[in-house]
Amino acid sequence: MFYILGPNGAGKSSLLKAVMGIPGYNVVGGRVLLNGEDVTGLKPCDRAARGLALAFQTPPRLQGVKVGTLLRHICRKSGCDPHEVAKVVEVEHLLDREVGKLSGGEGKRVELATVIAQRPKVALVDEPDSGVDVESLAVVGRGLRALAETAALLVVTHSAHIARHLPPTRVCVLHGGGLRRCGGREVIEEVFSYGFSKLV
Ligand SMILES: Nc1ncnc2c1ncn2[C@@H]1O[C@H](COP(=O)(O)OP(=O)(O)OP(=O)(O)O)[C@@H](O)[C@H]1O
Repeated sequence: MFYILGPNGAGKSSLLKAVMGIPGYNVVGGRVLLNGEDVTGLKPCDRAARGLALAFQTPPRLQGVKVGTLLRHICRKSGCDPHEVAKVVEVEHLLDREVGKLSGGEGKRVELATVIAQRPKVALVDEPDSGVDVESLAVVGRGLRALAETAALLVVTHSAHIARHLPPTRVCVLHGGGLRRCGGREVIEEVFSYGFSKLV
């Protein structure tokens, strides 16, 4: 469970998109290694086939696609049960709803469900706590804990509210173009006490 904390605009989402290989977010230095394999030149679908998945900060607002259809489609490939996945993040009541018409918080839970459904080896999770109410945050935390049983998690966040439900094992601050001030969860307390700029 690796957290990257950083202020708005630090490049947290860009980092995850570059790791996932999203077009427009090219790696200009370094490499992306997945279980020792260099995947830097691979398309997102090829990275996904190797077990990498990304939960976007702002989930794609798919128009005309129902949540249940989306989960069934992903589960056909991965061999999961869409209803079981929906249960984990409590979105069973949304299965007949259109993805593009969900509220922000509902969309975050469904986005997490799509990542759980992929059964990834490594899950990149972008701001799981943003726009999520306190009760939904507990649900998101349970979903992430379930995911963490079988996958390595890299979570980026500027607030770290999710740490109440999902304690990190390692935390680094992304600031000024690099990873700084790495440690355990005490780094989160330091960020809350001193802010990002004074810390690095
Ligand atoms: N596709 C893009 N093209 C050009 N600039 C971009 C693009 N995506 C992001 N940026 C810029 O890169 C910087 C980092 O953005 P990014 O979304 O990675 O930050 P972040 O750390 O996730 O911030 P936040 O906490 O506000 O979500 C910002 O200044 C942003 O405007």
